[in-house]
Amino acid sequence: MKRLNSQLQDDGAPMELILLLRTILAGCKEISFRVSQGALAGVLGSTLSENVQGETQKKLDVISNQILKDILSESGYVKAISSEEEDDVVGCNPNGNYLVSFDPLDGSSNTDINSLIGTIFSITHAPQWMEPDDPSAFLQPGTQAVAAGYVLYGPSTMLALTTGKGTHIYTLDKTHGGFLLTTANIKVPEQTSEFSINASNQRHWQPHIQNYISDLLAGKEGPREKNFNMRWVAAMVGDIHRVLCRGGIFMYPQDAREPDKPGKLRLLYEANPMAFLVEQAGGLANTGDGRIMEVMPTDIHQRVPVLIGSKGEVETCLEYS
Ligand SMILES: O=P(O)(O)OC[C@H]1O[C@](O)(COP(=O)(O)O)[C@@H](O)[C@@H]1O
Ligand SMILES: [Mg+2]
Ligand SMILES: [Mg+2]
Repeated sequence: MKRLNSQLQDDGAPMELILLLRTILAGCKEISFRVSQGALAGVLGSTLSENVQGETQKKLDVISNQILKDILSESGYVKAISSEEEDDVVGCNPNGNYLVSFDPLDGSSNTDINSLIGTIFSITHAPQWMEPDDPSAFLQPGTQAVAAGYVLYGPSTMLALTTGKGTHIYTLDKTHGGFLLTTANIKVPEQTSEFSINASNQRHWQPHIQNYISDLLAGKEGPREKNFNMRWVAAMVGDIHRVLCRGGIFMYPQDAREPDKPGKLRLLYEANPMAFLVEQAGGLANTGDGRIMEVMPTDIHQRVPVLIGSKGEVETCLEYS
């Protein structure tokens, strides 16, 4: 089976980017090991602190963040990082050529039930003019990314990665420690009969989302004239992995609970990297009001509504607005 390095070279990735990706993945392998040790490694449960977004931090959130922060700061390739678990941008090497945004552990609420979790990341070039602790360089649309991916800590540890030449899926071979290519150029089926939304928020949705979901639920007897199935992993990384593997539409729409927060998911280190991966696999990624990757960020922890998945289904959903 083909190795990661070899696929990245075939896709024309520059050597420094390959080395940076390998650095991130070395951190993810360490996280994967800690996750697999679970209670034996004392990594389950919550800390006593909250992150900048007011969410209780799990021990694994903090450990994963520290692992990635340390390895990236010491690598020399990175000028600065932004992370879900860091209030502000963290300056690294003033001469580093890249910026990395990451969600060190996505699906935190799944940690204590031994369910799917992952790490999501996105990489852009670091501008020459940038001071290492200046957040403004992170405020670029997702179209500026040079690579994005996630590592899913599931029954097997898998990597989905794009450098803009398709999306490839790799599986961690724990016997020798390398990521091996298991699906090249994955394609999201254009049509689907599977949707993914947290239905407990239904009463807060906007009317057009209510109408769209109720037509899906009406199945064969409704206007769509076919039955739909529903899945919710409670970790975007798990839901998007399923969408990449067999299609579907994953939604976290804007709702009326907190008008100043348009949606739950974060643009820089959740929505944008997933949008890049899914678009490179032939799917669509929209806020309901335009392409996710074209949103101009105003804050490193900015939230956006997301509709991501099979092209035909995202288009149908957009027709309701
Ligand atoms: O509480 P809900 O509505 O199920 O939210 C689930 C969503 O929240 C998230 O867990 C947020 O990510 P974090 O665990 O990184 O905070 C998404 O991965 C997931 O899609
Ligand atoms: Mg997350
Ligand atoms: Mg997280």
